[in-house]
Amino acid sequence: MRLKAERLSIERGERLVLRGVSFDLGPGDALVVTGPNGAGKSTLLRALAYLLPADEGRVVLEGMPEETLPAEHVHLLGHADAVKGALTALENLDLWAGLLGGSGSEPSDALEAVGLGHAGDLPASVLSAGQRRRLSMARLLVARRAVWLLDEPATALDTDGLSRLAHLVAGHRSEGGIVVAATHADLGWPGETRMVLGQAV
Ligand SMILES: Nc1ncnc2c1ncn2[C@@H]1O[C@H](COP(=O)(O)OP(=O)(O)OP(=O)(O)O)[C@@H](O)[C@H]1O
Repeated sequence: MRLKAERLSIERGERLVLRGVSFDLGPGDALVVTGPNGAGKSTLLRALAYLLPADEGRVVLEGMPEETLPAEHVHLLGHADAVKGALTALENLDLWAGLLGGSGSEPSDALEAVGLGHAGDLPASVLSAGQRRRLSMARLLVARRAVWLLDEPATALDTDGLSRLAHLVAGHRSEGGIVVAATHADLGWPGETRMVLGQAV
């Protein structure tokens, strides 16, 4: 499997946000994208998730079964955590597993992995910001997907949460997965490649 950006250029609001961005990632690779506010980090992740068309260049995901769509192999964890407050933590994971195709960990095991084993039956609306973030992380586990696109994954996480995130990322990479993270934090993942996007407006 390879995830490639080929001379990707994207305009937003009549401003060229990404200009000729290229990279080529293989199994186990992690790319950490930094840059000032407005530099285009989230824009890049949305393009890699096939949610935003490129004005020039293209995103290529190679090595997946021909009968599948590239977007089916991608997880995008964005700023909006997509947690349904009226559902319990476990019900949220059941919902995501159903929507995203399942074939991953049991929801209860995924909650344990993110340190929320005690909170499965709580309505998500009462979870703290960091707990909601952890619940979003558990989504990565209940539906297995080869490419993880993580937008500001460190937001609201405490030291334990950051260490669990690093553990999940390391496990995914060791199984041949690819991770692209946009962040202002120093994630310190071993062997990460860093890319700095341009100037903000
Ligand atoms: N839907 C949109 N319409 C017009 N402009 C947009 C739209 N979405 C984003 N932009 C602009 O694109 C630029 C890049 O935004 P983006 O969210 O990718 O930046 P970022 O690097 O992720 O920033 P931050 O560090 O603040 O999260 C910004 O100038 C933003 O205002």
